[in-house]
Amino acid sequence: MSSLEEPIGLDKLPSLSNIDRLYSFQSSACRPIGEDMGMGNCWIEGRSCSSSNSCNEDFDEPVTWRRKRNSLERTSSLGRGSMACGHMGDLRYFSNYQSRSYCNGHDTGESKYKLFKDMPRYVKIVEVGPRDGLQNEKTIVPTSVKIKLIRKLVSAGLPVVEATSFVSPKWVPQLADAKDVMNAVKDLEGVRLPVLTPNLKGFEAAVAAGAKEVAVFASASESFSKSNINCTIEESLARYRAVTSAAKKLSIPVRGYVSCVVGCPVEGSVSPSKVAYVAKELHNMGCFEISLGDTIGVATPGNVLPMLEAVMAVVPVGKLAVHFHDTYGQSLPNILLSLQMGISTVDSSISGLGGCPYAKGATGNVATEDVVYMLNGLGVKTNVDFGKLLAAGEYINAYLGRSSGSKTAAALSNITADASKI
Ligand SMILES: CC(C)(COP(=O)([O-])OP(=O)([O-])OC[C@H]1O[C@@H](n2cnc3c(N)ncnc32)[C@H](O)[C@@H]1OP(=O)([O-])[O-])[C@@H](O)C(=O)NCCC(=O)NCCSC(=O)C[C@@](C)(O)CC(=O)[O-]
Repeated sequence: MSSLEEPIGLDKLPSLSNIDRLYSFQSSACRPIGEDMGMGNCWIEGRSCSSSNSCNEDFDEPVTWRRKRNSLERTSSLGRGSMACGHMGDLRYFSNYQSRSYCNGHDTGESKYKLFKDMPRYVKIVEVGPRDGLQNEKTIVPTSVKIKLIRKLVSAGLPVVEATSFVSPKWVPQLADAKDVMNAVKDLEGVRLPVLTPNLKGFEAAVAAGAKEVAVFASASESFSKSNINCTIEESLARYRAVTSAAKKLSIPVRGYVSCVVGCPVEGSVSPSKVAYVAKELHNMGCFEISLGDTIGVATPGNVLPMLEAVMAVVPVGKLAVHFHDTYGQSLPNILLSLQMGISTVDSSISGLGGCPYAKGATGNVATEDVVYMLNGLGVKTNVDFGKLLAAGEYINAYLGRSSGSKTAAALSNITADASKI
């Protein structure tokens, strides 16, 4: 029996579609009834899952948490499933599974305070799958599939979906249909749809196609800058000054990326001071947000920490985002550390789509499903509908004819597969 089977009572599964079943895994299953969930109320999800299904204690109140723990200990004598949110026999047990480590009888109040005191209560997820993911696909994905994927991601509640790139089609033929994609999605409401622009030519094309937000992308590594955008770091910064200045006149927000923030496929390790320099330049020229990209996925918390410290010394933490690729499986610990350091914007890619054309073996971005799962477990709000997110992943994986790069999606689909045998 897989460890995931135990807490959810598979023998009692109602016959729902895969997505319906998974939908009930969301932390919202434990939200207080008839009340919008402020994060102060659901900091640690397990705390919200009392037998009364109430959720009105705050993180800064260790005494009340102790009281709640006692009640959890009482209910735990009935077995793990009995710690659910009053929904015996359905998959809502799963949300307790996510928070079980907090409910094992130890008083974690003080350590939670120490470890999570700087953790944001809401994290903005920037979905980069349609751009960073699909730009690395060997086969060119049809425009209609890209458009449908973007629509699905938007309907899952992702606040920002990076839609495409206005780069040279000779360099990135996968996104040569940028204009058509943008035209089809530009009027979607309640979402920001930035696009990458490497120069003024790209910026003008993006604006003409209806883009209302753009992103420029510099590198902390000279070699990567040359291989990616065919110019030096300084030349790229000069181009981006031209883009930010044109964007300012049109009141178009510009996001700035720094790639290779820890390692470069050519140069090896990259010093934090170089990252800080490029981040500061992008910030100074008017980028409203700086996304720090571990382009080849070699970072660990050990080198993310000094890199972030160096950048945070020159750019306000509220303007920083992190962008991890998952080559060595380190993205989630890296993200957790970044959150603990006060960062509240995280880039991710649906089902971990992507890679890096200049780094053999580098994998895609951290999967959005895995990030949302972790944040749900921490009680950090994202406003993402987990069931719809999984459906978006299923859609693009079915098109690409492969299994999900998300461990969460894979685990949940295993549960469903096992359940179907019962
Ligand atoms: C920057 C260039 C354009 C320089 O490319 P170049 O060849 O040096 O530029 P050029 O000015 O000599 O122009 C060459 C041709 O491209 C055209 N061109 C020039 N600009 C554009 C444009 N914007 N849109 C469409 N066409 C363009 C231009 O008109 C000309 O066409 P031709 O006369 O030969 O027919 C090229 O190197 C390029 O497009 N690079 C983009 C590469 C790319 O998209 N890489 C992936 C980005 S991902 C990343 O950087 C990391 C990130 C952000 O994901 C974060 C992370 O993961 O860490």
